[in-house]
Amino acid sequence: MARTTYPADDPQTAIDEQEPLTALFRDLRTSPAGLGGREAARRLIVYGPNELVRRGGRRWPRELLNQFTQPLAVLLFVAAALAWFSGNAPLAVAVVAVILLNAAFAFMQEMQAEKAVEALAAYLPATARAIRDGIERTVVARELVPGDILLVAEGDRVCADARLIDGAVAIDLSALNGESAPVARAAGAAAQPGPLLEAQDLLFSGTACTAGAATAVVTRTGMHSEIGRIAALSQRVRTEPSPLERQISRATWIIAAVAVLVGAAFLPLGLLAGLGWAAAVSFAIGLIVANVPEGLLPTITLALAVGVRELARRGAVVKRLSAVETLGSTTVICTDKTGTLTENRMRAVRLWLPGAGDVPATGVAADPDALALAAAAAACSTARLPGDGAAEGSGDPTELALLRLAADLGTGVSGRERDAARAAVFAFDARIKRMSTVDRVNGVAVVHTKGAPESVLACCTAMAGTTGLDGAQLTAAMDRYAAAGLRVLAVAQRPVDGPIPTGRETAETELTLLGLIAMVDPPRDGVADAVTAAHGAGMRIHVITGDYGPTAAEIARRVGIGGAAPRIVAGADLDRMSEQELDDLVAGTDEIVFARSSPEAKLRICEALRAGGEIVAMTGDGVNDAPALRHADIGVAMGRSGTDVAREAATMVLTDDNFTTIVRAVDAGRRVFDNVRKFVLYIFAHAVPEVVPFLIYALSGGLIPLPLTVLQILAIDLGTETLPALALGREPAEPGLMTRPPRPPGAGVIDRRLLARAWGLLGVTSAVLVMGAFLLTLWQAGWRPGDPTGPGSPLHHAYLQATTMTFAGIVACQVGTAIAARTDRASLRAIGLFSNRLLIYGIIFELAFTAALIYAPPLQTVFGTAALPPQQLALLLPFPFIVWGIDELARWIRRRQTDQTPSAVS
Ligand SMILES: Nc1ncnc2c1ncn2[C@@H]1O[C@H](COP(=O)(O)OP(=O)(O)OP(=O)(O)O)[C@@H](O)[C@H]1O
Repeated sequence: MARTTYPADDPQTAIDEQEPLTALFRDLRTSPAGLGGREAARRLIVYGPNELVRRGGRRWPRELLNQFTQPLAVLLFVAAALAWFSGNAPLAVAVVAVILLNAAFAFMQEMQAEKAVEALAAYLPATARAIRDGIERTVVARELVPGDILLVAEGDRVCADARLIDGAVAIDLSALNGESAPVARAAGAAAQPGPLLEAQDLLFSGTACTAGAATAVVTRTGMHSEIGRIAALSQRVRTEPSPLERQISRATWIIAAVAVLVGAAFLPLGLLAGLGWAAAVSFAIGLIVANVPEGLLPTITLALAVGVRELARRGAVVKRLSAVETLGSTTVICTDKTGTLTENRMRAVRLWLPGAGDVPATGVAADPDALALAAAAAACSTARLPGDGAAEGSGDPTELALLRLAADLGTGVSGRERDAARAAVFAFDARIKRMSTVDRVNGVAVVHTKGAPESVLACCTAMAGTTGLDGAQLTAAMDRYAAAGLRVLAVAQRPVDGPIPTGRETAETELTLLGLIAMVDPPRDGVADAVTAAHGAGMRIHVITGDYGPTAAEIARRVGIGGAAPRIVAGADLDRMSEQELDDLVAGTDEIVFARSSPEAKLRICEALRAGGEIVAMTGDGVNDAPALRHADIGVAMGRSGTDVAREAATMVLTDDNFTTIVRAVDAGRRVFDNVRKFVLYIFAHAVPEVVPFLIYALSGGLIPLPLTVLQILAIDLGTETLPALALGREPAEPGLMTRPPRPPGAGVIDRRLLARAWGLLGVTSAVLVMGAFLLTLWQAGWRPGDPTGPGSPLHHAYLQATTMTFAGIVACQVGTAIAARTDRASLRAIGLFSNRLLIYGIIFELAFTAALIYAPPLQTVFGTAALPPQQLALLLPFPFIVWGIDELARWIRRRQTDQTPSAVS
């Protein structure tokens, strides 16, 4: 069944992955001991990197073209055509220029956003475990080559097509065939005719291992793998717009529709005011162009992308842009304990032996019971200490602690010896919370079991050196350890007389308890502060752990979760709860430690919380956590200790596995959302001073000449305004960001308060100021209502200066608006005038551009401006301060009101 789709000269085409193993090893020039490092490097050059190549790299011409078919661009095209046919060619050209500039700007922003997201891949390099130079190593997945010996275990993503040579695994093939139920694959299965995907001993790149462990030899990599063939056929998927982007796009549409309606409604008004058709049409177009918020959407996409990039730098890689905004409204964090709240660096500190009771874990090397306990615990493991056949050490930190204990007491054996003595493994099962192995000790097969004490105890019938089993004594010991925050493991064994057990049930019976091992795993630095910050930000934290309740509660208490005595709900109690009872439980204000919980419990808790309207961030690291991670609003996986499967199911991956990073990500999410509101406010605010001049002209029936030209509006919207708006997207966090409650999930970015502030306060203030400046300039020149101001009339120059005053006045007011928009509640003093450098540069650019329009003669002709003498400039000088000052006052009043509200309630 060799494939024939590749070019004949490609080295991978000759390989038939289903030939007998010996022939396959020969053809691949490899052996079960793996390739040497140098040979692998050479093959990498010959076969190329193991990655999927994206076809059709030159997408940008199409994307640029897309910008012109955007509905808003089409609307502006219609406006340009109207201007053209009504005989206003300069306006038509100007509107087309607007479209071009806008498209270029939006395109650049989108490209930058895309680049930011693509760069994230570098933060999460896919890795695989392979045997190179005879030892197990972690290899970057793109450097795997045919002939490599690959180790695959539960939770791993399979990184290349491979043939199993040892072991058995369950594989989720959904990436290739869409079916979610895992299938069994095992080494040594006989080849059967049929599709390659159904071959019993083949693994495929892009699939995931959901159980078991196996060794395989890599047969194909990169575009030669099955998924490579599929990738070559299908093109990349477009990312969905985020809720925020959808919201903004909807708002943009509504505003555009209003703009068109207003434009159309004022057409007859313009005619009534004595305008000709041509002038009335350009008047209507002016209104439309002034109101359509053209650049809003790409600016928001970029703000989200910048947020994503920043989060990645802080240790949280977010996979969807929309996650940034969801993060900001998180109300509940459900966190694991081990490795997230704690360091995940375990160390055995106490032992409990049936004869001697509690003893320290060090200095007991002469005690045969302690040695037996440590040796059994070490035998019942799959981890390897650093230097023991694997460069960095591998496996579960709990097991590493046990291996270290055995080594310290002098009973350690190498991984190779341990594995050679092994007859069977029943892997750790997070549901039953124990694992067992069958190993040959001095020629006798022995079952070794370790796990959660109550789980192991259920399989025991005796205690070493004593008769019977004193459960009460054990529980007392366990509770003492737990109260000190120690993690406890029980270890038991049984010699096997008869055949080697093939199932868990037959292995894990009639065991003899050897003792307990208590380990410390202290809370991470900074977690307690992060918990305080999360509380301050109105979030609740539940701990969902597989560990024992009192142990987890003690750790929770130390970091400040759940108060002095956190409430514990054990897995068994949770299982007995009805949906309603669980809903009621999580609806309260308590922070709960869900102990001894199963992955299913995570899903139930998540569902209950979401049903209660909470926005849930949920951590997880195992294969079984994937459903809960997908179901949560923000699934958070661990980048270091988590499985590939969990990482793929999650929305956010913590590259440092640290709880504090979640809280920092929430902080960043809130800030991005706030900043989007800031520039929306800024962009909306100018609409009023731009529309009011037209209204005054129309309503005065032409007695007052048009105070602002359409081209001047365009100069503001597209020239002076853009950089400060972008800079507002980079504002540092406002004080109080993390001391206010989470944003209600339904709350839109554009709400009534924002509109009232933009249009009502900032907009109206600006409109009053600029109209005042316009009329004063005319008045001082001797103009009285109705006097002609057209070209050739004596007042024409004064009229040009007056419109320039309107134009420059709007710019001056927008400078004030930009400063005001920097904070939503806080005073400017609280953040400092110069804390956003970009904004300062943006304002300098804005002023320089305005000066060019006013004083450069060629631009004067195009934009209908005239040079302003110093006394008129002096008139504009207070405008920014007035606009900012009024908003500052409004914010002060609001702060006072909100500060007083709680005391008024209590
Ligand atoms: N490798 C292992 N072998 C045997 N038993 C284990 C092993 N790892 C953990 N256990 C036992 O199972 C219990 C649950 O472990 P699990 O890994 O599900 O959760 P956890 O690591 O304690 O907590 P969290 O869910 O917060 O990460 C532990 O308290 C311990 O008693």
